[in-house]
Amino acid sequence: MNMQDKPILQVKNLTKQYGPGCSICTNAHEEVLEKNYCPHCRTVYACRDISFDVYQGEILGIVGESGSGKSTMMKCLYFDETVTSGEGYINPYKDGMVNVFEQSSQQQRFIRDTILGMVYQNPMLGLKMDFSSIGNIAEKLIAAGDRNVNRMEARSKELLEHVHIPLARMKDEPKKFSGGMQQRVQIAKALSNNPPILLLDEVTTGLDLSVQASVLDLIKKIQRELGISMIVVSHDLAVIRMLANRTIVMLNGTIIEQGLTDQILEDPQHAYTQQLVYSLI
Ligand SMILES: Nc1ncnc2c1ncn2[C@@H]1O[C@H](COP(=O)(O)OP(=O)(O)OP(=O)(O)O)[C@@H](O)[C@H]1O
Repeated sequence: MNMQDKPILQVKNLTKQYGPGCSICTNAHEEVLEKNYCPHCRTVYACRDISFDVYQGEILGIVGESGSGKSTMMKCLYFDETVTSGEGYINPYKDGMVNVFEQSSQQQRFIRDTILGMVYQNPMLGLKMDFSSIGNIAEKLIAAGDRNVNRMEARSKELLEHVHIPLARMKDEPKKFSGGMQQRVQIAKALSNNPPILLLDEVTTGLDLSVQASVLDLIKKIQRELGISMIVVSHDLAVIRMLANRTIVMLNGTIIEQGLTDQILEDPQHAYTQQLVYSLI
């Protein structure tokens, strides 16, 4: 990573609220909100003024407790949700000169299909459980514009091997796989169009510790070999410590601390971050 370079992704003041807001909460968040919630109009401020950069080849970790807004932020980046306000610039798309959140849904689909990969905590969101594993990967290749069956098959096999799914099982549907294998197929699918940016949302949560370790190893290997930029979201600082070069700490929809992961682990500034770090010991 070279911080002198232009970031591959820039997010500026991303805000996502569920509800219209009222005259009381709109201008006085800190005084009014209970965590991220306005008791007067019931608006939820899931993400407020989130700004960060991601550089070529780095893993940015996002850590925070349940409800802090991590998943909402990832959904906004993958256009699963529409932002309330904010800007996003992706360097490989129109030289990072246009706000991707203001693009048409067709353009956003193009960005999803060609520039981004997403791995969800719940494999049912990322995979069609009744398609074969190879068919799941082909689906993403077709979305990215490939029509050549032989090439798609070769690429799908290569990807499945890369994530250590035995080719003898490539025709099996993910519903027949263990949780760890389902995540591996999701990762293969997300990588199929060679995305420069991969988004990973709680991808090891709920897996046995040994399976979790092998999926984390796979993610590190992919990052090392392919040099992809990644955003990794987890409620578990141990996961972030293992993967991320830099870390953002979120609480109640806002960023409370960010910096090099080592720095945050050695010298956490915010009381909530201190609590997270001490819980690792
Ligand atoms: N569709 C929705 N309508 C209303 N509120 C929502 C909606 N989706 C999320 N929220 C709220 O937004 C806030 C942030 O949720 P989000 O799922 O992003 O948090 P999180 O940090 O990812 O936690 P978790 O890991 O438990 O999902 C929460 O208060 C949640 O209740």
